[in-house]
Amino acid sequence: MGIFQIEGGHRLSGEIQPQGAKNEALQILCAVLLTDEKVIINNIPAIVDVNKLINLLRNLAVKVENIGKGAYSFQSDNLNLDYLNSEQFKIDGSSLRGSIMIVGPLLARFGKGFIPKPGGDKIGRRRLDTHFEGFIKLGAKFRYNKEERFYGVEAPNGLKGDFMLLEEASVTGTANIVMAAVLAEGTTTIYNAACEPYLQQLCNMLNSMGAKISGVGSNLLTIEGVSSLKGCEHRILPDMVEIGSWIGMAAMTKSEITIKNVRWDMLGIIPTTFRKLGITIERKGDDIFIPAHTKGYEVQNFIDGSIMNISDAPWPGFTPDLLSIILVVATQARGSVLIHQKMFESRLFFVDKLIDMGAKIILCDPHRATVIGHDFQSQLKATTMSSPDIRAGISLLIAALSAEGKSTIHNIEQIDRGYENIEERLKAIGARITRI
Ligand SMILES: CC(=O)N[C@H]1[C@@H](OP(=O)(O)OP(=O)(O)OC[C@H]2O[C@@H](n3ccc(=O)[nH]c3=O)[C@H](O)[C@@H]2O)O[C@H](CO)[C@@H](O)[C@@H]1O
Ligand SMILES: C=C(OP(=O)(O)O)C(=O)O
Repeated sequence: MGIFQIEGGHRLSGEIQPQGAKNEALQILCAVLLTDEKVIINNIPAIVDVNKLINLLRNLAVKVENIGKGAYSFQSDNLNLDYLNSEQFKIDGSSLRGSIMIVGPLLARFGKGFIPKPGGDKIGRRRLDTHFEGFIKLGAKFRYNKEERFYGVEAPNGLKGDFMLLEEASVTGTANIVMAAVLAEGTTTIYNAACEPYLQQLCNMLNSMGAKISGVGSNLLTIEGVSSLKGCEHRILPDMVEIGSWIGMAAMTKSEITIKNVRWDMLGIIPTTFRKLGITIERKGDDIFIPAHTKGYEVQNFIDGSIMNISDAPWPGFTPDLLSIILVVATQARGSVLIHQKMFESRLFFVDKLIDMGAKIILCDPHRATVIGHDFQSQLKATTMSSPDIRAGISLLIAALSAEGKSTIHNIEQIDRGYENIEERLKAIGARITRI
């Protein structure tokens, strides 16, 4: 397992270009299965989870060509569906969360889709009910092999559009159902659909392939099925979670950083939420400029003077993927804040490591932590730790960069799942970090 050694306490400075969005890339890559024509995708991040999914597509006999930095062409004209019954598929499919989204396209185009229990972050229960209830509504037969934890759906006579009210606005669930419905007969209406920028991008891409989806960006999607889709070219958005990670890193290391070409129009309440911690975020064209917070940053109160509470919610609420970063940044704020992770029950346990480093945090229960900021009156202490998931991993890295002395982070494969070439990009702005 890889290790980062970090010498903290140094200011960073310079420009950062965000990578393409991990969670959008995972959806878009699955959508290439919906047509036998060539699909070109630009701005694909070179991260472990995305590379695993591209490898899975190759094993399915998708023709994959690297045509430039972050640019690939895909053609799914002669797939090897026998791979879905192989031992190799059980290994590939269970190694990341995003693999679940091959099921919808395969079901729509070939009348069957299988998947082993997908992997991804161990951050609490990650049910798949929404996905399969949606497919069943479209007429698929569902089976689950408990011993092998293997899911299957089949619809030899094709899918039929229907109305469905999703039990929860699942991100990958909505993407999966949309990808099945675009080739179903008739009209599908999905209410309580997730509407993250990832999904807006997916729907726009599908429409450019000939799909008929309306309501994009809302929680009510109407999809008129078509008989086939054609090829297209698509560009993945900058990764909003990575952008938030850079904002947090700049504030906590008191660094002046410019984050380039962020697509402000797609960031939702992310900038506002960091501002609630007192962080100055300036808009310069399409860049974000973070000045050096030499005097620290002060948490705002609510209008009635009560303590600030930051929680996650389905889009346009605050993404749960940035809550760990908000939490670590709060440890050096002036003031206190309650962090409420509503969606996942095991995502806050990494605070133990921050407490070891000297942060003042009360873990109230698995979902809530109260952070009493140090206002830089006391630095975090360098330590040795292990990265439990992608976002906790980057949060520990931010803590280590701000702490005096040398820290060691184990299990950095977790960070590599979501952050491209992180140590080289950090070194370029002055961080002292080594991969061992
Ligand atoms: C590959 C990928 O895209 N992963 C993202 C995707 O995971 P994923 O699509 O797996 O997450 P879901 O949206 O299905 O669910 C996330 C969690 O929130 C709960 N939930 C969800 C919706 C809701 O209305 N109420 C509710 O309680 C679910 O039970 C689950 O525990 O979305 C999550 C939520 O933004 C992100 O953390 C993941 O990074
Ligand atoms: C939870 C995440 O990813 P995944 O769903 O792929 O585990 C994440 O990107 O923060």
